[in-house]
Formats: sequence, C-alpha cells, structure tokens
Amino acid sequence: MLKSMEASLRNRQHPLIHRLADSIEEIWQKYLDISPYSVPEGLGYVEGHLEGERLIIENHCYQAPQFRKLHLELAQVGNGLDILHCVMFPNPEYPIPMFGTDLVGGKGGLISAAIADLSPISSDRSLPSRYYQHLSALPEIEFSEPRALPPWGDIFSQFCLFVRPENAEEEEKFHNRVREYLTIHCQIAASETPLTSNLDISRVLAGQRNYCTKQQQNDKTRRVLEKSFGKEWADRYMTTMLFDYVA
Ligand SMILES: C=CC1=C(C)C(=O)N/C1=C\C1=NC(=C\c2[nH]c(/C=C3\NC(=O)C(CC)=C3C)c(C)c2CCC(=O)O)/C(CCC(=O)O)=C1C
Repeated sequence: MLKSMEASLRNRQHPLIHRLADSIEEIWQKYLDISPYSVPEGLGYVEGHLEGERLIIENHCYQAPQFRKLHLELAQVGNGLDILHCVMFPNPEYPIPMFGTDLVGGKGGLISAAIADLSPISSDRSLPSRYYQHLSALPEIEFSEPRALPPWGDIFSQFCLFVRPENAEEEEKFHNRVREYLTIHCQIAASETPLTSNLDISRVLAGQRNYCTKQQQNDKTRRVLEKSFGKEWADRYMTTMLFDYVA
C-alpha cells in the first residue's frame, strides 16, 4: 500500500476520483519500476484561499526508467469542487504518447467533466501503430453525454474520452476504460527500446512542448488556481508543475 493512499485527500473526495486515483497508483506500481520524484519546494501539499475559496492541492509524483515524471494531483475547492489531474511525461528517448486524465466533480456529487487520452506527440498527430492496434481493438463504449473539446484540444487523439458521466454505471465504464488505457500504455512503454538519435529525441521534445503549451491554454484550470493563489502563482504552477516541458 503506497503511503499516499492512507491519509490522502481522495478519502474525502468523489468516489470515482478516489477509485481512479487508487487505480492509477496500482497500475503504475504493477507495470513500472517507479521511484519517488522530488516535487519542487513546498508544492507537495498546498492550501490557498485568496478570494474566499479555499483550495487544497495534494501532489503525488514518481518517476520510472521510461517516464521523467508521473504526476497525480488531487485538489479540492471549498467543500464542493473535487479534482483529479494526472499526466505521465515520457523521457524524451521514448517516442510514446502523453497520457492525461482530468476529472472535475461539481457540487451535489456529479462529475461534470471526465476526460482521458493517450495523446500523440508526433508531428502528424498519429499514434504509434502498437497503440493504434491495441486501442482500436477495445470494444466500443457509449456515453449519454459526450462533451465537445475546446479549440486547444486538437492535441487529443481519436480515442479521447471526454464525457459528463450520467450515473454510477457510466462512471464505472469510464473508470474501467481509463484502466485499460493505462495498462496498454505501461505495458508498451515497459517494452520499448529507447531512441538514440538526437534528431528523433528532439522531435519527441517538440511534441511534448506542443502538448504542454496547448494544455496551458485551459482557462478553466487557470481561473480556479488564480482565484485561490493569484495570477502569478497560478502561471508558475501551470508552467512548472502541471505542464512543464524540457526546453
Ligand atoms: C488530459 C486532459 C486534461 C488534463 C491533464 C488537465 O489538466 N485538464 C485536461 C482537460 C480538460 N479539463 C477541462 C476542464 C476543467 N478543468 C478544471 C480545473 C482543473 N483541472 C485540473 O487539472 C486542475 C489542477 C488540479 C484544475 C484546477 C475545471 C474547473 C474544468 C471545467 C469543468 C467542466 O467544464 O465541467 C476541460 C474542458 C475545458 C473547456 O471545456 O473549455 C478539458 C478538455
């Protein structure tokens, strides 16, 4: 049992967020050789309330041979908004997609946004064929309320799930599909041989930079952070913690 699961914020959050957080850490533990990643000074656990809304953030960061950062973040705004955020940053020697997921639970226990994707970092936005084969072999799943991506969301793949789960059954369907994405990703990553050519590595870095700069355009995230910590802190957090990239 990871120490993080004991007193974690997830025990006081929406059950889907609690279950998905546990699943993410379970699958990372099972398929990757993970070790701790030192979070920047003072960012492991932060509390802020500028304009009245208290925001608690709990960060869990790891690393593995194939990933420079495995970031799981749990956050709670006031007593109503529950958030799970997760991004897996591959080491540039591994030309594999960026896994990301975001769950936002509104007041009254409904998840208003549930998104998960294995996003391509290639310039033609195609996924590596092994990923394409595994993902297209997964059975079709339907959700009653799919959601439209924002303009910066052109970074996501055709397998991107972006829904408002209507009930517990759709929440579980989403949870299970994310477990499948994570398992496919970790199994492929663990079997990849690293790139050696600097040109190929620079192309991976360019793809990751594009992903991160587009994600930084999410004004829904920025606004929540600004309300509790102010503009300058929010900008630094988005560019150095949530979506940092190796220049
Ligand atoms: C892999 C994808 C992905 C990753 C990794 C990611 O970080 N965001 C991602 C996607 C994504 N998120 C979205 C929305 C929202 N995000 C937050 C907040 C936070 N999300 C956080 O992670 C944190 C830091 C802990 C905060 C504070 C809120 C409040 C919303 C509005 C909820 C709603 O609309 O019902 C949308 C819709 C954007 C739009 O429609 O314009 C998309 C596409």
